[in-house]
Amino acid sequence: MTATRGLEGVVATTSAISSIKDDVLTYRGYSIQDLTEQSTFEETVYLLWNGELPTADQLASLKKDLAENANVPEQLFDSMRNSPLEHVHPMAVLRSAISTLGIYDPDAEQMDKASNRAKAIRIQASIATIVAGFARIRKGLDPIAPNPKLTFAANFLYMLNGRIPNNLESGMFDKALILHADHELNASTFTARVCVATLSDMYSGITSAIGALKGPLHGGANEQVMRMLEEIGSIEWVDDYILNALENKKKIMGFGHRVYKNGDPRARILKSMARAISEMNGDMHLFELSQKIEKLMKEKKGLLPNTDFYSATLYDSLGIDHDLFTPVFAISRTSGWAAHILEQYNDNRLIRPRAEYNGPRLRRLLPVQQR
Ligand SMILES: CC(=O)SCCNC(=O)CCNC(=O)[C@H](O)C(C)(C)COP(=O)(O)OP(=O)(O)OC[C@H]1O[C@@H](n2cnc3c(N)ncnc32)[C@H](O)[C@@H]1OP(=O)(O)O
Ligand SMILES: O=C([O-])CC(=O)C(=O)O
Repeated sequence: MTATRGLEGVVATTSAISSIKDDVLTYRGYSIQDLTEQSTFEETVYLLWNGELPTADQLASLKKDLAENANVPEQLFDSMRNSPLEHVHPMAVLRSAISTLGIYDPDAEQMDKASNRAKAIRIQASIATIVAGFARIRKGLDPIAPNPKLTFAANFLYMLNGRIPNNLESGMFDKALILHADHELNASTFTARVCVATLSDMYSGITSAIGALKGPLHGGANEQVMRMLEEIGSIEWVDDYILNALENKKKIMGFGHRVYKNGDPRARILKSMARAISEMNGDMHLFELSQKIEKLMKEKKGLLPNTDFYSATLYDSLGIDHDLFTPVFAISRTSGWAAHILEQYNDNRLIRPRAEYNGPRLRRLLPVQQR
């Protein structure tokens, strides 16, 4: 038995949900380029869960289900109010909130197809309300009730800011949600599948996935990118900062990828949206800073931006607090996690690999008095 570090290149399952081939990302066979140009997040959610794009009636029915499930138990907000607001990270709150949501679901332990589908809808609908609600609670404000007339993307921005976003803002956010929805067997999706392959419930699967997404080598990188942009501050400091970090063997957040070696196709779309919204806001500072870092990273390391790099500028331009960037990622990725969990249940086998033991060989045990 030989271990492969970080399971690089190991094919751990079959899946019909998303594919990365020749640097093209598809969901159920549709390219993300087409999905962002011609569909909405709700259509993408339907696609991920059902394998086909919805008809108008199917889409209306999903939207209705999402709207009807968007209110969360008030106890969730109460427990947020009682949390140590001065230091708690929103991803830690989200991790606990999804777990708590399961406590209030009388069908949490039901494992039939209809119950699991209902749970997917419930979690997908609630997660936006939870993130937006916490963002307001920590500022001493009351959560805003979801508006069933708005799209999923517009409703989140509305619950967050108390203002209905314009079409450009909600359209860009909708595309960002599509781009982050699924990504083959990334670390958090793998975590979710390992969890539910024990036949644990969907709340457990998504809670564990949130824990995996939180780390800075995965979804947590988008917040770290913003932190780096703030630390650099001015375009003239880019060279010093990046060269110094590379010399000290530090990872530059938002660059590199386990699978893409010629660039992440999502990053290209996010870059063009980051440029467009910066132009619209009349503030190119973060975008230009980011472009300079991109150029330098390519020159010095041959590394290209991943999805977390330009999403930072986009989210900042949409007025989203920096520590909410990863929770926003989780809102979108819930659709992919749920699709993978449903797929795993559908043809389940326990996921239990082996470890190549490299500790001491069999040793003679001495009683405590003789050690
Ligand atoms: C949504 C997502 O999860 S996208 C990824 C988000 N994460 C980040 O942006 C964090 C920064 N990037 C990284 O840490 C990595 O590129 C990862 C985690 C994404 C991929 O990691 P791996 O496939 O394991 O590559 P690994 O970390 O082994 O890197 C390979 C080499 O490239 C270097 N490298 C990779 N990424 C970076 C980076 N961002 N900055 C500097 N050097 C890097 C490594 O130092 C290593 O160099 P070495 O061979 O000289 O030691
Ligand atoms: O696939 C990965 O390893 C990480 C990633 O880009 C994602 O989860 O979107």
